[in-house]
Amino acid sequence: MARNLARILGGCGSLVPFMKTPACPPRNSSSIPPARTLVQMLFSKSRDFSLPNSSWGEEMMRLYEFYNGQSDVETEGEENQGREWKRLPSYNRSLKYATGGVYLSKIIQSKARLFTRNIREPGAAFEYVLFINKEKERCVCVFQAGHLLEGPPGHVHGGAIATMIDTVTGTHASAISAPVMTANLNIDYRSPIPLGSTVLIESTLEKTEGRKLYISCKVTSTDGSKRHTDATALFVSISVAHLLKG
Ligand SMILES: CCCCCCCCCC(=O)SCCNC(=O)CCNC(=O)[C@H](O)C(C)(C)COP(=O)(O)OP(=O)(O)OC[C@H]1O[C@@H](n2cnc3c(N)ncnc32)[C@H](O)[C@@H]1OP(=O)(O)O
Repeated sequence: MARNLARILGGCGSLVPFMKTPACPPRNSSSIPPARTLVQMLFSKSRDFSLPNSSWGEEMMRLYEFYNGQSDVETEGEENQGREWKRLPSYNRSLKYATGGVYLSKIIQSKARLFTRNIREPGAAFEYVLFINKEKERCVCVFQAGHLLEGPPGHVHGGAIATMIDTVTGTHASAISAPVMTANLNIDYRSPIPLGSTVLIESTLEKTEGRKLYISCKVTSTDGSKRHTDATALFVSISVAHLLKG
């Protein structure tokens, strides 16, 4: 481990051919982070964005507590309690959590961050938490849409809705068969989503055929009375080599 860290911190020259953006800043005094920042970067626990923050409204909190109350808590080395649902933690760089990924994520596109988790102001954009029920082949996401996601005045941008549908169905497909990529996404926008509101995004695995996973998805008001969006998605399982081909 120490040798790997030393390579990452000290020997960046040898890694340059594999990088699309530089992992190491140029060596001048103003760009070298202070020792405390380096220690924080290497050893601090990453933020789990699926946990509540002060921006979450009453409805977001109520639904989080509802599903979390029926969920297993992930505890290292301990068996789960056999509950139906499981909350899926969410970080701003999933590569870090793949085997060996913590080093790879410093080397490959080190500045890259997950699209939905890269806005610092809590509540400004995508606030969401995902729960999976593997037995029922379902995922449910509680999503609160922030003010930076405006499309039509006062309502959520269609691209932001597509992003959330891709994220929920993609996370669902990844939980079944990682790694995957979206091959096809079809969306019917049925009624606009008010900015600032909380909605439910539910996905269901319809079928698998070889490397293909077919998933359907709907976005509704939290009481289920209003259908905002319907979608279907096709994911294809890929090899890690496919990602490196670019
Ligand atoms: C844990 C963190 C989770 C975070 C969630 C975020 C999720 C975000 C997911 C994404 O947004 S991924 C980014 C958007 N997607 C892409 O950029 C994918 C670009 N396309 C590709 O890389 C390739 O076309 C793809 C991997 C989808 C398929 O290429 P392959 O060479 O691996 O497969 P191939 O072309 O041999 O097709 C395999 C099967 O899928 C079928 N297929 C492929 N593309 C299709 C398509 N577009 N429509 C229908 N079927 C399709 C294809 O016909 C074939 O069917 P059969 O096995 O029955 O012969």
